[in-house]
Amino acid sequence: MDATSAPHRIPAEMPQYGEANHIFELMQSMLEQLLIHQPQDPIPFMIEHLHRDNDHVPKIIILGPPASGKTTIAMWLCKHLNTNLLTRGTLLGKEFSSVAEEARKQYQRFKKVPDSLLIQLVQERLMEEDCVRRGWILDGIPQTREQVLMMQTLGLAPRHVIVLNAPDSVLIERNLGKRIDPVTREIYHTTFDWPREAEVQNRLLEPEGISEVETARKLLEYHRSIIRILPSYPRILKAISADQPCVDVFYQALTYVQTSHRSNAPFTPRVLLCGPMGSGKSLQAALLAQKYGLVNICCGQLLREAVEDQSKLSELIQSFFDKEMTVPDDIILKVLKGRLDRPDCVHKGWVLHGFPRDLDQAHMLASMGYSPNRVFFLNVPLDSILERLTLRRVDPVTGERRSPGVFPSPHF
Ligand SMILES: Nc1nc2c(ncn2[C@H]2C[C@H](O)[C@@H](COP(=O)(O)OP(=O)(O)OP(=O)(O)O)O2)c(=O)[nH]1
Ligand SMILES: Nc1ncnc2c1ncn2[C@@H]1O[C@H](COP(=O)(O)OP(=O)(O)O)[C@@H](O)[C@H]1O
Repeated sequence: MDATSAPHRIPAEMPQYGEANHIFELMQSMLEQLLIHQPQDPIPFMIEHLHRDNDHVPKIIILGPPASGKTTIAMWLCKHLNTNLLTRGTLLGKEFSSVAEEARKQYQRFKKVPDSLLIQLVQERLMEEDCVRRGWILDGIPQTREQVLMMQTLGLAPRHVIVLNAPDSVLIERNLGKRIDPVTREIYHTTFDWPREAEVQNRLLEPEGISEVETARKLLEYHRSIIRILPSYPRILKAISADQPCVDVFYQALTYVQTSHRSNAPFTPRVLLCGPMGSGKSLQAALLAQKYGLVNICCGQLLREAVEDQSKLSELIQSFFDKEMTVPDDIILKVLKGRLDRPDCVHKGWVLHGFPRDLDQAHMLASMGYSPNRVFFLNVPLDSILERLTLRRVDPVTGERRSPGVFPSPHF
């Protein structure tokens, strides 16, 4: 077969390099920004985007009905993640901004800020250095589908959206106890979250718009709009019940925003199964290989095949077998490298078991550039292992291992 028709051998380290350095995600994010902003000259835009490297900063939206705890949770998340909190109040109160000044005028005259003006304020704020560098949390924005569409058009995309929910009756009751510290702008509650310091207690103010009627009106407005907003965030949305202690809501929200979403990047599984003899490595490896189309590599089997194949190393390996000595690590690695570099392992991925058996071997495997992206340790009590190994039987023809009562091997 001439070289042009031979299968293209992608070096094993290439997909691993891409995975380790998130190349796919980097390119995907840059392409998204290019298509959204369509810069006159893409080259400096891409260079600036890559230098900015803010693909991993928090970009969070917290939505929910009044008194669900949006501001409380947003403030706690901001402190914990050291990021920026954006609320309607902070956006409208922005100084040295003609957009904010216009928005304040509109609010004073009509008690409402036009969607376009509010989203323009958001865009202006998100482009500031601190939001670019440390990310942001939007509290209660967007409030309408029109605002969502405007944000999407401007490329203002969150990475995580949290929607708090609780029964209206709970929220109406809860809002009555809301209090604000005029100095720190911290939110408190007369029953659920009362400050310890007397000085703070004495200066707390009852905010406007927390009466039963007012809260009921806002709830009606919220229920009307939220059902048109949520479909815009299908894969990055997490609903959390706000009818539980603040701290529980906070930790569920924190756990969610600290998880990264499943990447669209091509993924080649490189699975390592570790565990004592009889823990089921071979059986699980066969099941994984069958389910995910992986190459099943049992180190012991590989060495036996190397002997049968009359390879260069076969006599050397056979000599260790004959003396019932362990084969030296460097010989095992040579055999392993030859197998892991084959196109089927590079393209389909592999599940390896029986090696490494100790830290030195693990370091040697990594130093050769074979880093697994999933490692499982099969932990089985000693008595179960003894029972399995004593009952284990091996098929002399197929080499399959079976124990009475264990489901048929995946080959049937
Ligand atoms: N009850 C039970 N038996 C299992 C399970 N997995 C494997 N076995 C049985 C099948 C085998 O006869 C015996 C040992 O399984 P394996 O040969 O897959 O274990 P492993 O490859 O870890 O042993 P090795 O280190 O190669 O000697 O235990 C399991 O999940 N439950
Ligand atoms: N999970 C919760 N349990 C009890 N009280 C809460 C909870 N979350 C918030 N609160 C209290 O409810 C009131 C409204 O909270 P806030 O964060 O202002 O809600 P939102 O910003 O959604 O209107 C505050 O007094 C706050 O202390």
